[in-house]
Amino acid sequence: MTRPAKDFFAPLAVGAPAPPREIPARPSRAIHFFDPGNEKMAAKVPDMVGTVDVLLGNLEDAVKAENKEKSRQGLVDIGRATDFGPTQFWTRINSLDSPWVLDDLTTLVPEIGDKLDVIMVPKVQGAEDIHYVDRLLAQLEAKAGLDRPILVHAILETARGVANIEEICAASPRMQGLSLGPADLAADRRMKTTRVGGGHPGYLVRQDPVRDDLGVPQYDAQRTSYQQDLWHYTIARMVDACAMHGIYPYYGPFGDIKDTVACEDQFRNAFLLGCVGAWSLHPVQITIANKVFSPSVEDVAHARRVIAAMGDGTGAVMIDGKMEDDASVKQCQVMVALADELAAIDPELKEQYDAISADGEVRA
Ligand SMILES: CC(C)(COP(=O)(O)OP(=O)(O)OC[C@H]1O[C@@H](n2cnc3c(N)ncnc32)[C@H](O)[C@@H]1OP(=O)(O)O)[C@@H](O)C(=O)NCCC(=O)NCCSC(=O)C[C@H](O)C(=O)O
Ligand SMILES: [Mg+2]
Repeated sequence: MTRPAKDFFAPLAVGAPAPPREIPARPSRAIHFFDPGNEKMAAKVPDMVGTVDVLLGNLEDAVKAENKEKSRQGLVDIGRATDFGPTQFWTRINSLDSPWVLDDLTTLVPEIGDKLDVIMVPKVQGAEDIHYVDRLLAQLEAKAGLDRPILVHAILETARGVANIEEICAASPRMQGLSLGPADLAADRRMKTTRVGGGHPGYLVRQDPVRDDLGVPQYDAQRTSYQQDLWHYTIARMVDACAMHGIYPYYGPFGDIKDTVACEDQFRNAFLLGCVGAWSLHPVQITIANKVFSPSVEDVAHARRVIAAMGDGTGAVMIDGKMEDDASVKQCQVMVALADELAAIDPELKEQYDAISADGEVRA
């Protein structure tokens, strides 16, 4: 049963900050994961501020059980000591059925709740998980005297979570977005890949066999095959559910750190489908995400050109032999809006986009 409309934006605890009416479109091309209990990684965090859109202190998988408390305390120390400037500060808490999550929340909100922008919740199964976190956060925020609500991000990593995707997005006004958790999801679905995200050489379509002069198929002759994207279906579902609810979809992790080429391809597929960012597990992946999730100068120039040519946005025009109309103007507006958001936080991109005139000419 969903909350009635009149109650949806009411705080869930006396004294808690009012939930947001809209989720701000803050750039989040890379959500960079680090283990706050790992001294080497933690030491790098201050210098990463401003170079990445989101710094996420991870407390869940990839942190050994015996280090959970150390990582939690490390996150508190980093949160207190760091001025995050334009960079968002997120955490991924332990899963709701784990022995650590209650301490995660009851420690982090009072200690660094004023610094935390978003709490990522793993293995979300349905609206009931978000309702639990929502109420608990409201109680803790009220107790801590916070004046701004912490947002919630759900990872889709179970078949049940994917089946309940719309109710998860709609469960709370705090919902900021969704990420794909391909490794846990593959296990839960009993998929037969052991990779952390990315494609698989066995998941492909093959060209039809050529036929000889008599029309007999030559099954043994050379045929081209095309590897397919194992994650297309889930990402597409995420994009629709998020767009419907005014929140943001993200591709998750790409575990083959050395394969920067395939990582870029996977990220770009997600960008083209509508995702706003991806996780970065290693510093090298920040560069990839920043590149892929920023529209190219050519795309922005084309978009500005179409918008200028379309005047009031109605009717149809021909540009470079292609028809542009009301619908393609809207696509171009999406591109330009993203470019403007990124230019506001990224001086290098600003310079590149500023070199494009309002009618799409790129100045040398
Ligand atoms: C993947 C890693 C274990 C690789 O670490 P390492 O072997 O140390 O890499 P390098 O030698 O190349 O490191 C070079 C230096 O960079 C530092 N480093 C490495 N990674 C990071 C980082 N994420 N943030 C900051 N700094 C980083 C190293 O310390 C080296 O420093 P130095 O020696 O001083 O030069 C490692 O990158 C890593 O653990 N990454 C994070 C992994 C993680 O968070 N995994 C969880 C998310 S994915 C997931 O959970 C699956 C998902 O839920 C699903 O279900 O799909
Ligand atoms: Mg996972």
